[in-house]
Amino acid sequence: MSTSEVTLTSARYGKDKVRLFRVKREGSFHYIVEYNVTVLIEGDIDVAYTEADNGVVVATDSLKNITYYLAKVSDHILIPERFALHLGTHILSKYAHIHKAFITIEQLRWSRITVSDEEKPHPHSFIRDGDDKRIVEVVLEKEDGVEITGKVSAGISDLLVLKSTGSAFEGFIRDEYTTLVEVSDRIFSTSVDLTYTFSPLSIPLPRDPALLDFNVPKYLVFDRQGGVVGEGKGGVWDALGVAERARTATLDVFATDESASVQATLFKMAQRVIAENAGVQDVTYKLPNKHYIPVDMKYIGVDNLTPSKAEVFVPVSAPSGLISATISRK
Ligand SMILES: O=c1[nH]c(=O)c2[nH]c(=O)[nH]c2[nH]1
Repeated sequence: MSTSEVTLTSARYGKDKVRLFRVKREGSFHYIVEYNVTVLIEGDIDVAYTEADNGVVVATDSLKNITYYLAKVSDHILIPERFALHLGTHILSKYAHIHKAFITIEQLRWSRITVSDEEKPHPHSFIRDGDDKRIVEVVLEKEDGVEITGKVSAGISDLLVLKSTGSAFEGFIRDEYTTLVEVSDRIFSTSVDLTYTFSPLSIPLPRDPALLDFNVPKYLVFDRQGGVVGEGKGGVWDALGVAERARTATLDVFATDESASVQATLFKMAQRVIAENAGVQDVTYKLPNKHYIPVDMKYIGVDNLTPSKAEVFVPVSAPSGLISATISRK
């Protein structure tokens, strides 16, 4: 096939899995973050593909270097939503022919250790106290050379939870395909995947990339951790507050809901995330239903199937149910 018979319909490239650890010292009190960053770009780059013209290519190695440079100099490094916005706006202001930036940050957990005979969390020692990650996705598009529109979503992945009662599944369709028995009490386990989307934002294009600023609204008042106090709470500039409330809401609802189904519990979680965060437009949960099947011991005369007598289960790794939904603010 000759090249005249094909056309390049989309092109995007960059660096994936940029591993980055940052310590920020305030005297002897340290803050740390560990991120896996993906930085991808789009723009007037077609000739790199179609003409083998590297004159338009910002090397993926350079994108990695920019990520580390901003990790060193940015005031926003401790908050992944803001760091992603800073990284993306920096790239779009630096390279005229690059029009879009896609920044994804996976943040690994590091929580402060509380030493047993001290009351306060330790100033510089941390523990990986969970496999769940905070996921941030920022898409930035340069409009007319003076403004950038930003879409920010964030959430959680791999938050593994289980409850040993408070979950039923009854009243579902019974037909020739049905073998599942109705249960008033079962084990409910899932690995929470949550994504919430903030209202779109508009950022003036930084005229000088060296200024290293991207217009955090001046009226906002931040607490020590970077959470917003007062006006702006629950919006994108309050990303840490939103993240904390979303995780707490997810765990609270999971633990306390008398679950009629994964679907019904999912909806309650999403409702609470939207109710508690004014700047969140929609919430998507993907919840695998990790089945735990009571072992049938009838053959040795032992009842392990009656829900109140079911004590030994087989955790089934596959298949699992997969329940998802997006709930939006009206
Ligand atoms: O909460 C549940 N929702 C379902 O749709 C379903 N289907 C199923 O087999 N078990 C369950 N559990």
